[in-house]
Amino acid sequence: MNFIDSFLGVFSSDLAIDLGTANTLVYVKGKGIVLSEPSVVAVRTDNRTKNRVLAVGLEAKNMLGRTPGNIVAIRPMRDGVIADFEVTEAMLRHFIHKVHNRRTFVRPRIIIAVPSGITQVEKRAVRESAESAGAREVFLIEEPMAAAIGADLPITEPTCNMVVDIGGGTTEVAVISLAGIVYSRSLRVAGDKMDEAIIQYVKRKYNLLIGERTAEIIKTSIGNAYPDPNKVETLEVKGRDLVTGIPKILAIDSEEIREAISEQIEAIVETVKIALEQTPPELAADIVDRGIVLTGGGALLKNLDKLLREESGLPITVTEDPLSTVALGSGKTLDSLEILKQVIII
Ligand SMILES: Nc1ncnc2c1ncn2[C@@H]1O[C@H](COP(=O)(O)OP(=O)(O)OP(=O)(O)O)[C@@H](O)[C@H]1O
Repeated sequence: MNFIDSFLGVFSSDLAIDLGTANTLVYVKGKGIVLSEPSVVAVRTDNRTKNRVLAVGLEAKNMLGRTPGNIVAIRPMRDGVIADFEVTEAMLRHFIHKVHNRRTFVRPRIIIAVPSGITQVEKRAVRESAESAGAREVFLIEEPMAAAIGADLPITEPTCNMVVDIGGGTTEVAVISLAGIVYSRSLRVAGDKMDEAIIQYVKRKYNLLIGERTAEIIKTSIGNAYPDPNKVETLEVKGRDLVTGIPKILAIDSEEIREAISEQIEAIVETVKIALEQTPPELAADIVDRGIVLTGGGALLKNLDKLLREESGLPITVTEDPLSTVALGSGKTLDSLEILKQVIII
């Protein structure tokens, strides 16, 4: 790279980050989404060395539940917010350096998507962790607003858009009109709680202990929100028998998994119904015409759109790439100062 390229690089270094409970995505201005990795960090916790980071992202996720005593694989974000400040900062620093090819002199301006229900203290934690990780300036955008922009909804028009974003830690339901959030509700029930419910179900019913990773695989492969009598799927699950202590394999079917996660699904449906009840009548009329946009990794749960359609009687659309919609929307605001000014939060 010549001097002019690297000089220009400094000025095109602005980033948008979807700092998610499950996944972190980074959008570089002018390039699009360049990084998508699990929000996991593996740390060595010797007494001599202070928490040394061993791996970040996919490499660290593969270590979850498989580490020896002195190494822990940590998910520093819980329920959509920072649970471990130091590790979140290390993770952000790693991702920022990675997308900038480790040019440490680059101090980007960063826009970060956060859940709509977060407190001032939580906002400050996000801001400070990005600043300590090398950001020159940090802007925050609410996840449902970013999702609406990412889904190409006409957010600046006086018409109503309803977005439901189901992530790892939070489900965000928001009603958007004239570039503002008219109503929002953030529920701390989403993909992670479904995984936990699967672990508990398998333990209770079969005395089999399975890990977080296995539970997620079960959910994404045979999990569903609405019965499909013609298509009951089965999966072989490996875990440890709690009675004998010996590893065991058993077959589990999609009906059982729907039952296991039913409480979480009900909570999500209920939150959507409450949002519909609370929406002012003129805007509710728009929702009848335009329907609800579903996004976030949870939108990929089989037949969730079908269930919501039945429960609400409204048209339901799933965005093109639900896992990237928030990052894409946050990134688009970098390209338009006009939109950026309207949607950033303090
Ligand atoms: N095919 C699928 N079926 C069901 N769930 C899925 C599927 N694919 C991914 N998920 C779930 O989606 C969640 C991750 O979604 P996403 O990346 O949008 O969340 P996030 O942005 O990291 O979380 P948050 O918004 O809560 O901070 C995980 O719980 C994951 O298990």
